[in-house]
Amino acid sequence: MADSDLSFLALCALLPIFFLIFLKLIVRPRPVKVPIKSRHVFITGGSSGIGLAIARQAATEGARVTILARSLDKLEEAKTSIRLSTGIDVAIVSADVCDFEAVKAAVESAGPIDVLICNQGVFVAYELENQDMKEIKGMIDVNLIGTFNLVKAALPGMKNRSDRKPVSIAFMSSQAGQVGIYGYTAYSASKFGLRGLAEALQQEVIADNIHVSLIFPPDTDTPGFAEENKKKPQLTSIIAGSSGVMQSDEVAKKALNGIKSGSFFIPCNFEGFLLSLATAGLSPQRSYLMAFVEVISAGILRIAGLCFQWTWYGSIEKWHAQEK
Ligand SMILES: NC(=O)C1=CN([C@@H]2O[C@H](COP(=O)(O)OP(=O)(O)OC[C@H]3O[C@@H](n4cnc5c(N)ncnc54)[C@H](OP(=O)(O)O)[C@@H]3O)[C@@H](O)[C@H]2O)C=CC1
Ligand SMILES: CCCCCCCCCCCCCCCC(=O)[C@@H](N)CO
Repeated sequence: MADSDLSFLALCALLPIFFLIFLKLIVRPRPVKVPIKSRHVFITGGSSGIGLAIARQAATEGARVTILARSLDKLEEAKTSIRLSTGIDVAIVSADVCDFEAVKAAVESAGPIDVLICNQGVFVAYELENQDMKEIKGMIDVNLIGTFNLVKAALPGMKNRSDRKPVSIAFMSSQAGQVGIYGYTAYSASKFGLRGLAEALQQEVIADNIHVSLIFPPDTDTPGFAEENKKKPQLTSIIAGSSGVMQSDEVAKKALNGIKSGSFFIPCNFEGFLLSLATAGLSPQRSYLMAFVEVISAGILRIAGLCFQWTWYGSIEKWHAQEK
């Protein structure tokens, strides 16, 4: 083989290595670990579904756990169920996230928070035309404004903590917060809103060693999901079906592992991983390996995304043809 061929091959092998080194030097924020053992994890919507599963998992991993929701009965029930399955007691606090004063009092009574998980959420899938403004505002209020209330209430205490160890604020989004889905105009808007909040907030709190995460589950088998399924447009189920259904325990494990490793994006299944790569945009990325995968896969994932839209619009056309 000619010398020029050899040096060409060597260059091909070295280029990715140089690129990896370059990414390792520039990715920001820097990688971080957020331990949860013996720390205070505060989970909203912790009395049901995904929040309850996260509370149980965090308690099992040795965290001090507080759960917040409105219904005291459901909170008591959740506390008993966690005690029965783990032998551990969690603290409960009742408040409506839409009421700032109530949230502030709840956060103060719970004591300094190391990991805030804003998981409360409501979802009713309907076409915008068939959804009244009360229901639309309800979703924006609980999912988005409620989350602002939580962060506003908890941030001063988190910033003024006595130790300077890494702490975390995590937001429960949804795959419907990464791509708009038929039937989710209000819900997707509320969850896309969380992404803007998270990206901007991370820049504001990085100097305080506070690390922000966004969790993106697919459909998950929970009491809320069972309720949603009673009256969901068929097309919503068909399109969301592209990503399958997970169990809340699996989502809880992914969520906590993501929080502990300081990931900004936390996908929960393989489709979610692809979706996170495809929607990386200008999101912060701490892992140079993930940054590498994002760059390398960008073009092909755009093609995959266009194929998904092709099948979704195909289903929509077919559905309308049948309606006629
Ligand atoms: N299940 C799914 O398919 C998916 C869910 N998600 C998201 O995960 C989160 C949890 O969902 P899931 O476990 O299914 O929900 P559930 O309906 O099973 O539980 C919702 C929890 O939020 C609490 N909550 C609701 N409204 C308020 C409020 N105004 N103030 C305080 N707490 C409130 C509820 O308690 P109470 O009613 O007593 O207040 C309950 O603890 C949501 O943010 C949802 O959008 C994301 C992707 C998929
Ligand atoms: C380029 C690669 C693309 C990869 C596949 C994309 C699949 C997208 C499916 C979106 C599913 C949305 C589920 C919402 C769940 C939810 O939040 C409701 N159950 C309400 O709670």
